[in-house]
Amino acid sequence: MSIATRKSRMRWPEVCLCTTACLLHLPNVSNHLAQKNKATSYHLGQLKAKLAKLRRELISPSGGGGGGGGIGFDVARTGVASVGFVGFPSVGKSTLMSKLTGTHSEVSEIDFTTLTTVPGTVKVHGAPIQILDLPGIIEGANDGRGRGRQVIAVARTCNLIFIVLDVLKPLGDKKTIQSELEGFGIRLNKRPPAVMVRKKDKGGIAITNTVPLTNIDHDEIKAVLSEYKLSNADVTIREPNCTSDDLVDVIEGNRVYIPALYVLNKIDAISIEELDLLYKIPNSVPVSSKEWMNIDELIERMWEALQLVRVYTKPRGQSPDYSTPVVLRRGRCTVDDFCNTIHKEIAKQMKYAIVWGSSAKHARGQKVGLDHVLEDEDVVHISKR
Ligand SMILES: Nc1nc2c(ncn2[C@@H]2O[C@H](COP(=O)(O)OP(=O)(O)OP(=O)(O)O)[C@@H](O)[C@H]2O)c(=O)[nH]1
Ligand SMILES: [K+]
Ligand SMILES: [Mg+2]
Repeated sequence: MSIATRKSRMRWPEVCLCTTACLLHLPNVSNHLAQKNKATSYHLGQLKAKLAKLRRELISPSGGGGGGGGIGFDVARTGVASVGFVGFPSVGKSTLMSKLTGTHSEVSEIDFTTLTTVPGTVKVHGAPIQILDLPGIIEGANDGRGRGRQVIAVARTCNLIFIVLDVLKPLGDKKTIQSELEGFGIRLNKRPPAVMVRKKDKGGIAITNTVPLTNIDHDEIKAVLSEYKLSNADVTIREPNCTSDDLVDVIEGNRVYIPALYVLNKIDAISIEELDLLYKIPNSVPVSSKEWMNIDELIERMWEALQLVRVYTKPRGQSPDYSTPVVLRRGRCTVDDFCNTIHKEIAKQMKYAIVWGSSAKHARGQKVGLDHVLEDEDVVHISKR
C-alpha cells in the first residue's frame, strides 16, 4: 500500500467527538474545548495531564532503554555535535547523508532501504559533525509502528534534527513527523517554558504570573496539578502565552528541546514558482540532494543552528593553532569549559588566561579567569601556576 493510501485511510475526524479517540488526537481536543465555556478548562487540563502520564512509559519505559536504542541503532558518538535525519521513507535522507559525508549509505527508490543508524562525519568550519542517517518513519511511529520508536529515540539524543521532506509529497507530512517527535517528548525549535512548579507541604496552590495568562486559566492549572496529586505548590509563570501543555512539560520534566531544520528535498523536480512558496516555510531549506543544489546554504544553516563556539589555543611565544579548534557549545563556553575539554587537570593548574577575539575587551588581549565566557573564534592562552 502506498503512503498516500495508508494516510488517507488513517485520517481522523476533523471535529472532536469527545471519545477516547480524542485522547490520542489532542489537537482536536484543544481546538474543540477551547471554544467551550470555562467549566471545560478543568476537563481539558485533566485530559492533557492524563495523556502525558500515559505517554511517560513510552519515553522512559520502566524496563529502561528510553524506548529506543536497540541493535544497530546505538552507534558510537564521534565529533563535537550530532545531526539526526528524520523523515518518511524515500525522501532522500541517505542520498543527502552519503554525499555530505562521503560515507556509503544504501540509496534506492524502494521504501525502507535504510534499516539501522548509519553514521558519517562532515567537517564544518573545522569542527567534525556527526551525521546520523536513520530509517524512514511512518505515521504512528511513536506508538511502535515500524522501527519508528528506535528512530525517534536516536533523534532524541541529537543536537540538531533535520526533518527531511520530499517536496513532491504533501506538506502535511511535516505536521505528522512533528507530532510523532512531540509524542516522544521532543520539543522542536522551542526553549524550555519559563514556568516553575515548587512543591510544598501545606498552603494549597498559589499561582503567580508575571505575564498575562492568555492560553491557560487558574482552573486548568489546578486541574493539571490535581492530576499529578499536587495539592500544595507554588506555580510561577513567566512564559508569555503559556499553555497547559507547557505546564505538563515542566511537571513531567523529561522533555528535550532540540533545534530542527526542515530540509525540503528534491527541488530539482519542481517549478521556480513552487520554489518561491517553499521559501516561506519557517526554519526550512530547499535543496536537491541528487543534483547537489543549495547544499552550501544547508551547511551554513546547520552551523548556525548548532551554535558551536570554536576556540583556538595559543601556546606561550607561539602563534595560535588554527588547525584544530576546541569546540564548545553556546551556554557552556567559559574558560573553565575550555580547560575541561582539553584535560580535567588544566583548570586546577591555571593561574590566569589571556583571551583575544570578540569576547575580549581589548585587541591586545584580556587577562581573564575561569568564569569568562568565550565567543566563536576566540584565541586563548592558559598561564599555569
Ligand atoms: N529527484 C530527486 N530524487 C532524489 C533526490 N534525493 C533522493 N532522490 C531519490 O529518492 C529515492 C530515495 O532516496 P533515498 O536516499 O534512498 O531515500 P531515504 O529517505 O534514505 O529512504 P529510506 O532509507 O527508505 O527511508 C532514490 O531513488 C533517490 O535517487 C533529489 O534531490 N531529487
Ligand atoms: K529508499
Ligand atoms: Mg535511507
